Amino acid sequence: MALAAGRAMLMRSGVRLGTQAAARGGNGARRFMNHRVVVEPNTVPGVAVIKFKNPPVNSLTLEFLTEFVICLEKLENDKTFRGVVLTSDCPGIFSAGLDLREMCGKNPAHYAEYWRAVQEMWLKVYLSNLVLVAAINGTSPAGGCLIALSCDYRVLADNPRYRMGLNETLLGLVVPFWFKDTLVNTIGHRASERALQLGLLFPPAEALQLGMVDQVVPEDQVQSTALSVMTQWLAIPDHVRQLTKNMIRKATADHLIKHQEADIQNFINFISRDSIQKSLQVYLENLKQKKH
Ligand SMILES: CCCCCCCCCCCC/C=C/CC(=O)SCCNC(=O)CCNC(=O)[C@H](O)C(C)(C)COP(=O)(O)OP(=O)(O)OC[C@H]1O[C@@H](n2cnc3c(N)ncnc32)[C@H](O)[C@@H]1OP(=O)(O)O
Repeated sequence: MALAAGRAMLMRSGVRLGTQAAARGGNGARRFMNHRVVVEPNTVPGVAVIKFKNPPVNSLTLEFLTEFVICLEKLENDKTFRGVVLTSDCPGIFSAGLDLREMCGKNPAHYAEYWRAVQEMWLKVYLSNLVLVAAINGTSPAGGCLIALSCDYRVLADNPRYRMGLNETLLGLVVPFWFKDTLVNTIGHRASERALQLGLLFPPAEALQLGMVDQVVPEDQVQSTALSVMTQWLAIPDHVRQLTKNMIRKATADHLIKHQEADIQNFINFISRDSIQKSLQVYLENLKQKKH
């Protein structure tokens, strides 16, 4: 998505870009702040840390997706940056996935706009020229898991309360083919068959065993481990690494690009069904009631 289109989407969504601020931290480093995504240059040269900050659960609202894509584009266009660590500012939650309220009780035009934003976010992350390392410091179901799976490397906090996986079937949803492709590319066909049909959410030890994450480390070492892994990836010259990444990922991304409009139409038709709307409402209601 072009930056201009993203800005237009932000405006349509009622987000004022004027609220974005560039400040200088104690070490003189720039620190970009949006509402929902905070970008901090880190101590490792050429590396930024993106923190998701969309409380309470970092759900992927239209505004969040737009800010996230704009942040990534800015970092890609700024040649001082070669790598980004993605992590969360919300304690215990990396991301709760797609925002269910964006898919419930809205009109087809909204569903189309929302789904395009989800697609564009995935394409941006999956094909990024930057090295992306996910520092997964919390639970990451569905869309949250997709973001992590689309990075080049995943470090997960060793906390048995944190779960990770594509649980769409538990919500009465069919997993989109490109979510499925991303998982199959990571953990293989057989493991994906079981994980996707049963909507399994895995604790850290199982996620590691399946290859869904590359490392599980104590919670207070997630970000530092991600940064030290980054150093290893940045030892490879950018152009050869980027060409290699593209060679491996292009076919998967092209599959969506080729069918992007049909995928949007399928999403609208599917999500607009009364039965699907009902299951989403029940799911949201259950989330609310679990507190009482
Ligand atoms: C046959 C033809 C085929 C055609 C195919 C077409 C393709 C169609 C595809 C459709 C697929 C769409 C894909 C969807 C992928 C997704 O990402 S769906 C989202 C999945 N996410 C979840 O299931 C997570 C749900 N949330 C939780 O489990 C918990 O909230 C949590 C573990 C993340 C955190 O728990 P806790 O800390 O206890 O907080 P809560 O009290 O539960 O939540 C606080 C607050 O946030 C609200 N909330 C939580 N998650 C979401 C969310 N994803 N979206 C929106 N809102 C969310 C929750 O309701 C609470 O709100 P209130 O404070 O009560 O108002």
